[in-house]
Amino acid sequence: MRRSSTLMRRAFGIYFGAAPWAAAVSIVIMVVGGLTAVATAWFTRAIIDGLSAGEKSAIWLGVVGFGALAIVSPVILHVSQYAQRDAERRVTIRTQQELFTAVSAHPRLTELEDSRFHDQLRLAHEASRFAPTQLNSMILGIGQELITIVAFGVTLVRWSPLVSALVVLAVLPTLVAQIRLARMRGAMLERTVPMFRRQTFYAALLLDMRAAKEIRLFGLGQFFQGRLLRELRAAQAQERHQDRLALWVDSTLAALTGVVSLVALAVFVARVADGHGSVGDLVVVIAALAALQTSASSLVRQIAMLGETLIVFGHYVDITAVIGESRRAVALPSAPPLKQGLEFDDVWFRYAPDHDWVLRGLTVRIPRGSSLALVGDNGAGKSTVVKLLCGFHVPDRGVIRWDGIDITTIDPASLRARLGATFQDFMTYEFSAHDNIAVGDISALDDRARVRRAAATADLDSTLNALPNGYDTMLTRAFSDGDAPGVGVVLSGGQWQRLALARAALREGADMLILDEPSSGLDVATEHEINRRLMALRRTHTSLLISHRLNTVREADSIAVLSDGRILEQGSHDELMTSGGRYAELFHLQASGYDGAISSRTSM
Ligand SMILES: Nc1ncnc2c1ncn2[C@@H]1O[C@H](COP(=O)(O)OP(=O)(O)OP(=O)(O)O)[C@@H](O)[C@H]1O
Repeated sequence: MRRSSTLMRRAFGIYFGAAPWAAAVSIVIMVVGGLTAVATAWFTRAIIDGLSAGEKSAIWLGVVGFGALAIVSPVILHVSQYAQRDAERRVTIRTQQELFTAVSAHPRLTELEDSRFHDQLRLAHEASRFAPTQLNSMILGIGQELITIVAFGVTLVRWSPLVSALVVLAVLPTLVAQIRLARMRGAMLERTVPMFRRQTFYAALLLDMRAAKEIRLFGLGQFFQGRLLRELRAAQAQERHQDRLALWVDSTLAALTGVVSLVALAVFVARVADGHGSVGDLVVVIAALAALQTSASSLVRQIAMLGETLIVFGHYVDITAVIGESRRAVALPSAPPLKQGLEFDDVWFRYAPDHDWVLRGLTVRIPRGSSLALVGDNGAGKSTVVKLLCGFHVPDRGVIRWDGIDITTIDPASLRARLGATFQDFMTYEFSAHDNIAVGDISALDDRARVRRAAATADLDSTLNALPNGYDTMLTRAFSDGDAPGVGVVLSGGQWQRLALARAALREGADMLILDEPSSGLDVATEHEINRRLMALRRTHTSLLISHRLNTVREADSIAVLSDGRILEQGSHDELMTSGGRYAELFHLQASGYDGAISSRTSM
């Protein structure tokens, strides 16, 4: 009960905050709307009884009143619909802002990698679009129905308190059943969320340009479509089951209320036939019974829907609670400029308690101004090191120190602002070339010169300049920029990689440069050229470089081989080659590939 009232307060807070005038209008409409049916019945009675008794003033009162209602009611209806739609738009802006602020407020990736979080997020997203407005209309709708019920109830009670009580009591079983049905529906919504989420995933996949080639080459269209439909059918089966149950319960209870109304009507008609009351009174009683039945069932339905909507809205409130928490949280100190260096001290990490350890006591140091290259087999944990350094995950044991300060005790955003990074799975945004680079540091959004400098570092300036609209060319063919439709360009894999490097290079003042597989897609000449430029960049930065191409790491101040979650060996290229360990073995293996190719060519 307390949770429900908290949720209601929150919904009203959002609604009244976003659309105060619509809220005021809806309250007025609730009162007027609630009394309209009663007024109609009484004006009808005045006309009928006026005609029977030949009282002209009563007839005219009824006619004028009736006419006024006939004019005012539709106007009220239209004003109310306008107010409702406008409120929905304003509420949506507010809730979308809150929801995505909440999603970004999670400083780590842990929540985003949790499927339950995504299920909850989907429900929260749905609730964000309709729940506050709907909850408000439901409460007002309930208020309106109550006004109608009380107004007609008073009329009926004057005739027969017993029959009136019977009419009201007949609603109770429906109320109980509807509340239970609403709870079941709320639970069903939670159960079907993963199915609808997977269905949306397959739908997005079938429309995704990046997936389009494999889908066609491997003939996956029907296969994915089949999976999409399977999820949809499974979710719909649950909905159908719920709807059938509701149909059965609703029909039975509606029939029961109908019988009660029939009995009540028979009683009242018999009384008028016995001379107790006028024909006009009977008209009011018939209208009262009809309205009571309609209003009571609408009231019950709205109370039940209120429960269901509150369940869904609860997810929105839970997800957005993080905004309040982060506002209340004591602000962490900012990361200072790096003066001494970065250190991993006996760091242990696994992605979940039931997963294997990825890092098992990693200890490594990068003194300021130096470069560390991390090499190792696939899955050794190199990218995980980057994610921990960026504060996307927190070590289970051990400490990562930025100038001696545990990074979990500093503001993650301030730490990230001191890093320039290229991730192995970098993003390819469907934006212009300029914006694609500028997202690396939003402060460069209006600074073409800076963006071009960064592109030049990645040997990309002339390529981007030569595009149909230069840097303003859209790097996609799925969206146009409006002014120049059809000139979107798709970059090659290596060009995209250079663009990701430019994004990292944009942060000229970054204290540390992180390059995770920066050259895997580059051609040999470009790789050589970019290496030369990146080396110049690395000389002025502290840097962490990850690469499987050992020729790109040999110039690093120190090379560490990561194996089994810890450092197997570390030293300069020459030191490691001399010691003849894993690095030397890998280096010889790669070099022999080139030697083999060269010797087979020369022997041809
Ligand atoms: N988000 C994640 N959730 C669960 N496990 C993960 C996640 N990311 C990586 N892993 C696991 O952690 C291990 C290390 O992965 P990581 O990406 O750090 O390796 P890597 O050394 O960078 O590999 P590669 O050379 O192939 O890029 C792998 O076993 C991988 O399956």
